[in-house]
Amino acid sequence: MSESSPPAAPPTLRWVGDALTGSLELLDQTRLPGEVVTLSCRTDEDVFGAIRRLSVRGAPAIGVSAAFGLLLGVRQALAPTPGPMKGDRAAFDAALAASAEKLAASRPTAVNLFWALARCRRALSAEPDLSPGDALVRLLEEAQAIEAEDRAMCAAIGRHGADLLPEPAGDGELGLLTHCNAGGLATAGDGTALAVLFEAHRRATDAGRRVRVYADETRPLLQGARLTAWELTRRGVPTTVLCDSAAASLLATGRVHAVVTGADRVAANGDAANKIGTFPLAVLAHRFHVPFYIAAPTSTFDRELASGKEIPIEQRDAAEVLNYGGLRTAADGAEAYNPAFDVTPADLIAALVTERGVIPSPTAEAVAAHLADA
Ligand SMILES: CSC[C@H]1O[C@H](OP(=O)(O)O)[C@H](O)[C@@H]1O
Repeated sequence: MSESSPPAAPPTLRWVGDALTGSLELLDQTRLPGEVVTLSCRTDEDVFGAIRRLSVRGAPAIGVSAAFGLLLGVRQALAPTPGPMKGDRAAFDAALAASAEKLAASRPTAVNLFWALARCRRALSAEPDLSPGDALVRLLEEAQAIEAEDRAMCAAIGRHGADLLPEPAGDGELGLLTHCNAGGLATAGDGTALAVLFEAHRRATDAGRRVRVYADETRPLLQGARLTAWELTRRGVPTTVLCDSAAASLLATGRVHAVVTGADRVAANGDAANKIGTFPLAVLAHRFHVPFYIAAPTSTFDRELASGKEIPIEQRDAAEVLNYGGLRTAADGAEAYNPAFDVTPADLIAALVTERGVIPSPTAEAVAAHLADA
């Protein structure tokens, strides 16, 4: 390790051990960037709480964690103390349903949570004759498959997205703007939007060109300033943090050649929910004729919702807006409006980028064609 490189950090999430005795280890993102603290989850309550308070966050990471949380919930019900699973398969299936219902209530917007829970339940329903012990092992296999697939999706999204990015004239610096954190901390791999940015930086560096990422701080929880800037600087990507309200001024300078964000749920017509502040960024990108790209795996697409109007938007605690760092910043008596996400209409999105490729100028027909055999 060279002198300048930072100390290695634990992965965003990691299952340690076997199905009967293992635990889900989560990097606690509420403590970053100042502290690297790992949470050891041994119950579905532990995972529910980690998702709810954003110790683990980001649509894909929430989905993967919930899949492991399901295993912990069933094990807790049928083997509360270390030892063989008790009860029959009917008891296993009842515990599985109860744990899934509990975990599904942690956060409402990121569709990966519900997608992962449903996928695990389908996998077990397909093998009704497994004993509780073997069914628990099967559950671990499915959670680990979801984790491995997400890692591969991130890499593919990075390649497809980087292919879209423009090259500035001459030896100009490629400026890329992002919002919130759609990086390795939000996934099981290198991220979605950040996978594109990391790949763009790698290609530019290999070609002797320069890239700079502009990261919105992303109020109120500062995922951009705390998490995106942490990921990028650790990988040597030139990074500039800005107030969300400075994005228009930055775009007016012409230094930004593309905007790339993640998503938490993409509706069937291509409308996309993402961190609050994404929609105005898309409007600004349109105003300044800068392409606005959204990177998301197909596991973030919700074909059951016709448009973004139907996407449930999480309303979070007013204290996140009224306070910061444990101190009250807003005047006493003031109330707060704190939706965690907004919806960007498809007509403001230059392209959706998935692990399967690119959906330019997304429409319901184009999205359906892209997902046809997914
Ligand atoms: C790759 S999904 C990342 C996505 O999730 C974030 O929301 P939160 O931090 O509340 O989980 C944000 O919308 C990111 O774009």
